[in-house]
Formats: sequence, structure tokens, C-alpha cells
Amino acid sequence: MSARPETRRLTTRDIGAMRRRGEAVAMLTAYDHVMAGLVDAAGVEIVLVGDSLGNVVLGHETTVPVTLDDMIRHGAAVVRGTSRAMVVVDLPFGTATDPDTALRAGIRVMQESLCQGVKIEGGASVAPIVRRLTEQGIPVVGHIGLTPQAVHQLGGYYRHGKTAPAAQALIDAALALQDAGAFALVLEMVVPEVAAEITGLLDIPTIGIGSGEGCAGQVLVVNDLLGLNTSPAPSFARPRANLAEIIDKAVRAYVGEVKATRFAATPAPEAARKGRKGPALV
Ligand SMILES: Nc1nc(=O)c2c([nH]1)NC[C@@H]1CN(c3ccc(C(=O)N[C@@H](CCC(=O)O)C(=O)O)cc3)CN21
Ligand SMILES: CC(C)C(=O)C(=O)O
Ligand SMILES: [Mg+2]
Repeated sequence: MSARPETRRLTTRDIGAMRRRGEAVAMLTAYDHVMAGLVDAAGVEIVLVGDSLGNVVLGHETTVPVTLDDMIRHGAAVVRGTSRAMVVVDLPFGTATDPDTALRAGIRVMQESLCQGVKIEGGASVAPIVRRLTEQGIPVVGHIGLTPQAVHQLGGYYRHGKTAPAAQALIDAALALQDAGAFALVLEMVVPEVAAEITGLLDIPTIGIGSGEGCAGQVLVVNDLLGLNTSPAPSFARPRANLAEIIDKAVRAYVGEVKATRFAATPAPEAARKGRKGPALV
């Protein structure tokens, strides 16, 4: 029995209840303690520690180099920074190749980051993996459509479900992942009509990114929302702030103030070597 039920962490059951009463799920990424706290306090239901960490935080070109240790370290920081949101951590490239490998990775992530669930990219072939993890008590979010870990195989970041067979494959995958026990399903860059159809077919919430408004929730990379990027954000992202500009102004002001500081000049290197007395080091 919780003494303060209003501050307890949300669970898979809360997310399921939201789907049933038609309340959209707000999901946003975070990778560190301070941003996780801000996002949590502002009312996001699920904080995703995305493997977009690779692009956004670590400066990689794709998510492929991100390791399980990277995800665990940042996942743990996000968990420590949140109290209400459910925290879901992406299983990175190469860690969900088969049910047993994925289970080992999922157990490590759950035990070492203390998060409340994991997300796994992939279609119908991933269903046995989702089943294995959920049977062991690990909540799983599916992720279909554009799956960035497969970028080298896909050949780019483009929209999915454009042809009738492609749309049907997405529908089949969505149903298979739900049947395997996924409690939510990310639809990334799926043709909006197909995303809306999948949303209507599923009992679990679909969480869209670049897939239109007909999803049961939305997810975005927090840096794309805040205008804090080094490379251009995907076109589906509508920034609500320009933090890069705010930071640039503040840092320029700081640099200017530092440059205006009056201080006693240090002795020339020649003089210092000869042991002559100069001003004390700060
Ligand atoms: N900052 C950021 N935001 C993301 O949403 C994101 C990442 N990083 N890194 C990991 C993946 C990669 N994702 C991406 C990356 C690029 C596009 C993109 O550029 N899309 C183009 C279309 C490109 C094409 O048609 O080939 C666009 O205009 O949206 C979309 C999703 C989503 N994820
Ligand atoms: C874009 C979301 C869905 C994601 O997987 C990530 O941030 O890694
Ligand atoms: Mg991801």
C-alpha cells in the first residue's frame, strides 16, 4: 500500500487503461538526469532512453555503435531523475538477435538500470523474442516501420507501408507483437493511414513518430522538440523551443565577461624558469 499513490510510478496497467479510455500517451526521450527530471515533472507518461543516444549524445552517425553498457549507464541516470514516469530503455543493435541473447540483455538492463521496460526494434520475426522477455516479467515495447538499427540494410530513413503488401506486413507484425505480449508499439515513419488502421486493430497503444495523428500516443527525441541539435532534425519534428540559440547567447555572454576580467599578467616563460617571483597562481 502506497502512502502517496499520486506520486507512484506509472505501470504497464496504467498505459493499458489510458488506451481503453482513449487518453493519448505522451512519450519523450531523455538521456541524462537533469533532462529526465524536467520531462518527468512536465507530465510525460513514458520516458524513453532511446538508442538515439548514439546520435544525440555520443556524436555517432547512426545508432549502430551504441552498446548495452551505454544504455545501462544512461538508463540508470534517467531512472534516478524520474519518479512518476515509466522508464523504457532501448535494447541496442546486436543485443536482441535471438530470444536467449535478448533475455540476457533485458535482464541486465532491468537489474542494472532499474528501468521498468525495454523496447526492441523489428517485425513479426521479433515476436518470439518479445514472448520470451514478457514471460520472464520484462515489459516490452515493440518498434516497427522505420527501424534505425537496420539503416545499413534499409539504405536510408524513409517512410514505410507505402504499398499494399508493405502495409499488410506492418499490420501482421503489429498483431504478432501484441500477441507476443508487447504492452505498446512504436510506429516510426509509417504512412499515416496505415498507422491509424493498426491503431484501430490493436488493444495496446500505438505510439507514433512521423506516423500522423491517428496513433494512441506520440514519441519524439527530446532534442528535436527543444531545438538542441548538431545535425538537422527529422522533418516530422516540430521544435517548440530553440535551446541551441539560448545556449549560444549565454555562452557568448560568459566568454565576453571572462575576456573583460582584469588580472595580473603571469611572468614570461623565460622569467618563470629562472625562478623570479611572479604573481601567485589562482
Ligand atoms: N535527433 C534524432 N531524432 C530522431 O528522431 C532519431 C535520431 N536522432 N536518431 C535515431 C533515429 C534515426 N531517425 C531518423 C533519422 C533521420 C530521419 C530523416 O532524415 N528523415 C527524412 C527523410 C529521409 C529520406 O526520405 O530518406 C525526413 O525528412 O524526415 C528520420 C528518422 C529517428 N531517430
Ligand atoms: C525515436 C525513438 C522511437 C527511438 O527509438 C530512439 O529515440 O532511439
Ligand atoms: Mg531507438
